[in-house]
Amino acid sequence: MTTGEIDLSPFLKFAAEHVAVGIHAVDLKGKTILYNQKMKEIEGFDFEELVDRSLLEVFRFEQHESTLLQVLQTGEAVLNAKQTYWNRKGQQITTLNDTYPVAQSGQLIGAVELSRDVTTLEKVVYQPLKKYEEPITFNSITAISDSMKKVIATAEKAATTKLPVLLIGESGTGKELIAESIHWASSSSGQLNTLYCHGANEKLIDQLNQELSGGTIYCERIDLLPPALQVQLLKMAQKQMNGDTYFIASVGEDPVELIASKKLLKELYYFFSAMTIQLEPLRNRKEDIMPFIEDYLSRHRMYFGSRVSRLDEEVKNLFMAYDWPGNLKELELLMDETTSLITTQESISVDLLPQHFKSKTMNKTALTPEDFIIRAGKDLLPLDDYLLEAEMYYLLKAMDLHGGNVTKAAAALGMSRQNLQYRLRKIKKNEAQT
Ligand SMILES: Nc1ncnc2c1ncn2[C@@H]1O[C@H](COP(=O)(O)OP(=O)(O)OP(=O)(O)O)[C@@H](O)[C@H]1O
Repeated sequence: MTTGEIDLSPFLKFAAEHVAVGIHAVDLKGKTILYNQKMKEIEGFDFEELVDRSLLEVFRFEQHESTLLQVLQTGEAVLNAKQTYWNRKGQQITTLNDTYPVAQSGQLIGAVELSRDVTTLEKVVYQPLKKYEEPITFNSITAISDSMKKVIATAEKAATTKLPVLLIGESGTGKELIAESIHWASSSSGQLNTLYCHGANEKLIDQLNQELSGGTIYCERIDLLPPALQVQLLKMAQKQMNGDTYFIASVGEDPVELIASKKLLKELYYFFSAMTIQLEPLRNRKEDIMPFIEDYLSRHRMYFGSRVSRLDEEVKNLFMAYDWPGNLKELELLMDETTSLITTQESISVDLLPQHFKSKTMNKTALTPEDFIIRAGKDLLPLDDYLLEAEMYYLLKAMDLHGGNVTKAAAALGMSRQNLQYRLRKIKKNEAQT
């Protein structure tokens, strides 16, 4: 593109790489032609994983390329679509997406998705357990499993000692709830401030440093702070410790590994780890699932006057068999989605579950997108086998996305109905042989 004498392409390229909005553009065939730095950050990809674009396409298809595909098919923009998902690094991300068709000389040539990361804002706004501004206490937390009971017992102890606490656990395991409960159970006077490290900057930490006067500060996911900001936070924490401020922090993985991979400053870890509390992922304490759902449904009856009080046996079995990578937060969001369709039902049946959950749990394809990433230490497959597996995965996903409709899936894949049917038959034959 030019304006007068100047070629604008380098400027546009620079702007696309530095803008604070994730950009993903595809051509008419759905092939990625632009995927900027911010989109990589949002979706949690590392550079090595992006070297081979065709691999990336398999992922994008799995995640939310469906909006791009939808726009390609309808030619209509989809605006302000909110999406909460767990990215490649297991971090919970909420984005607001605008997806537009792109035309040239009246002809559709592709689609572009613009993603705004609103994770932090969403965290502040979405607090389902809070009733009329009431504080969250240990009583609001579901803890039937031995491991959660231990967490609560240690957290109660921490509250009495007021020593800095480090909470360790995957996204959605309940670290923030524990931090807030510790605050209210402790003798900490003043309010609870939360520093959401995802998206924090130097100015914010500075501002916090100046405004803090006692109270508790919960630094959520210090492992997401860039190294220079970790140094700044440590200095601030050391200074404030002499005052009356109580410090709690959280990390998303084993801190020893985070230190080894240089994602966590050793000194910052030492500062917070006077007491450490590890929250198990939900897949290791499935006995907490049903009590959580009972609490959830009783809140639903109370707030919305519904009659719903249980899950059908089939739904219960699906919930107990699923791994919940987003932990209780994922379960809670699924319950929000499911119960939004409830009218007079007393029990939640499979047909009330959203399609994305059904395709993940019911028509489980043998492979997950991760299987297509080439990683150090993982044996390489012969190319033919790899391509066959990738094709099988891609075609079955296309069928899922189009609700099992061969004609629609074939159109989206740019092939004839007969060709797709032939390939699906081949997959079935292969599956039967293995
Ligand atoms: N044990 C629990 N009892 C009741 N609700 C829970 C429990 N654990 C999680 N939740 C629900 O899941 C949501 C997410 O929990 P929380 O924000 O504490 O997770 P987190 O571990 O801090 O996640 P992140 O690392 O992404 O910040 C909470 O808003 C709460 O509604």
